[in-house]
Amino acid sequence: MGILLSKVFQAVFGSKEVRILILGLDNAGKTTILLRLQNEAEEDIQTIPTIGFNVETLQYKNIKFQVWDLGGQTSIRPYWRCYYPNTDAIIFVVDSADTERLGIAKQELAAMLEEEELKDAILLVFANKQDQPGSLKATQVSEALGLPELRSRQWTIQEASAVKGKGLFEGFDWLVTCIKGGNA
Ligand SMILES: Nc1nc2c(ncn2[C@@H]2O[C@H](COP(=O)(O)OP(=O)(O)OP(=O)(O)O)[C@@H](O)[C@H]2O)c(=O)[nH]1
Ligand SMILES: [Mg+2]
Repeated sequence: MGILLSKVFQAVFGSKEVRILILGLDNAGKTTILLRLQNEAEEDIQTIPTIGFNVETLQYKNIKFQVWDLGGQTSIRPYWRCYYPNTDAIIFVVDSADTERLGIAKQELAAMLEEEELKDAILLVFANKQDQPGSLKATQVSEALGLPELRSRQWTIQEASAVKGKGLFEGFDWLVTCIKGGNA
């Protein structure tokens, strides 16, 4: 990158915090992902169901991410919308072994993506719990969520295992590429 371009880049992104929401059904692994991003070590991560939210600031590849992890229980989902304004990216987490609830996950995702406040947000889906026997692969989760039918949305899906620390930074690399490309 030339000096001028990098100055422009810094001016636009240097001090900007990228606002990310981690959403998905209860038990999908959202909080585990947030904690694993902070702590790459192999040690076990213990979570309890999130009532409300957790928020953390992470620095990755010179970009500051403000990451909001919201509770996914049915009774809490109506409050997700309170966090939508100014969101740059949504990370939607799916338990790839919870095949029975993929239909509900699809509905929740579709409803969210219809929201005007999220129309410019890019979408990273984590097909989480790949370590679980019987978990669906990314292409299967993608079909079940109807991702190929999405229009006017930059999206990708990434297989992950939050407990094993697999796939998470690959997902963030995609976010960084989109953000540096000026799409978020
Ligand atoms: N096997 C396996 N278990 C996981 C994985 N990620 C999370 N879990 C487990 O799934 C359970 C729920 O994880 P959480 O991170 O608390 O789920 P959540 O999406 O934050 O749930 P809510 O806060 O209720 O919305 C915990 O027992 C985690 O240890 C994974 O990749 N593989
Ligand atoms: Mg949680």
